[in-house]
Amino acid sequence: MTSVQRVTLVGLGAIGASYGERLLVAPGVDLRVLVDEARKRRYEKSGVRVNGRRIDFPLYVPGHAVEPADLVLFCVKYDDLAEAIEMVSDHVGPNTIFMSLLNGIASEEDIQAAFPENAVLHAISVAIDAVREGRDVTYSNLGYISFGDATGRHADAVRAVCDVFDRAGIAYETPDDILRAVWWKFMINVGVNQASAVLRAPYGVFQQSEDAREVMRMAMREVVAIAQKRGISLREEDVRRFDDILNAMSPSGKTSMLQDVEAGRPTEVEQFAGKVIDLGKQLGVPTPINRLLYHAIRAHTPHERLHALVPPAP
Ligand SMILES: NC(=O)C1=CN([C@@H]2O[C@H](COP(=O)(O)OP(=O)(O)OC[C@H]3O[C@@H](n4cnc5c(N)ncnc54)[C@H](OP(=O)(O)O)[C@@H]3O)[C@@H](O)[C@H]2O)C=CC1
Ligand SMILES: CC(C)(CO)C(=O)C(=O)O
Repeated sequence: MTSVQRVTLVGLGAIGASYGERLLVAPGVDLRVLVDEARKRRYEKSGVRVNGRRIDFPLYVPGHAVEPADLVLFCVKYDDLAEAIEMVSDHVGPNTIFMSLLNGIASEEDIQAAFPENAVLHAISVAIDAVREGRDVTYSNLGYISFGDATGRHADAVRAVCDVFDRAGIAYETPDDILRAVWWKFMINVGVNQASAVLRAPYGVFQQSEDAREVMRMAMREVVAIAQKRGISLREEDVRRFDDILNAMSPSGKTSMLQDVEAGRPTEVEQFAGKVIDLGKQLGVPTPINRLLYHAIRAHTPHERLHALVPPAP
């Protein structure tokens, strides 16, 4: 079996630092966190903390000769993925396995297009409640990673990743139908991330308020309708299945999209409502709820508001 020793992680944010902390101390793992020069300087100056403890992640910049990674883990936001893919090429060999923990349904395709010969596993992270403020990441629940091979060609890569996650103490599952799992997570993000951003609501609000949960579910149901047209077997029970996960989240925890809105960062709305609207048009599924959320979320995002207000230069 292929064994994962060298792991290159790109994106030391809420997700990356949380899982990175585990990988850093895993027996037999050589973790390399890939950053550009400017980030390296910033991170060395500020330090990176996980649950209040400073962690000295080994920072690598592109352009240095390194042994190829056995596993590349992408943990950036979707808007930064293209740059991250470009940066990582020095760390890639013919046997490098890729995994993306990004939300949405597009990242694996982008990675596979850039590295057509490599194994790209599909993955989602479920029930993690990581929050990042500056370079401080906190979580109370690391949740689990659900991953698998959608091509039927990389069973060995799946086994190798199970083994490294066992060594790192990262909980995981390998469902039979990973694409269904990815769409289930997409449905969740379209619901809770977007509703939380518009309502400015941490998980506690959704735990208490049936109205907040209904906003979330209305958006999710449009994903169910689209998934069914695409032959992905999502159903109303899948919408309800999220309740148990939601109830176990820290009440003060926040979705990644609410964190972005509060920090004034761009959001992943194009990957959530934007995708739902496009797919709805292609498949003849009405998506009024996501259309509303799309515009409401974009109205929060400073750089997009600015573009609308500042007239183009003559
Ligand atoms: N937070 C959560 O609970 C969950 C998030 N997700 C998904 O995981 C993905 C990551 O989210 P999250 O961790 O919250 O995001 P964050 O914004 O916290 O982290 C992303 C990190 O990527 C870094 N980055 C961006 N571009 C580069 C680059 N070119 N090279 C190196 N580092 C780079 C950023 O650095 P810098 O800060 O220096 O700009 C940032 O710290 C998203 O798709 C999100 O939807 C999935 C499940 C749960
Ligand atoms: C499911 C949820 C809401 C937390 O893991 C998430 O994926 C996010 O915050 O982006």
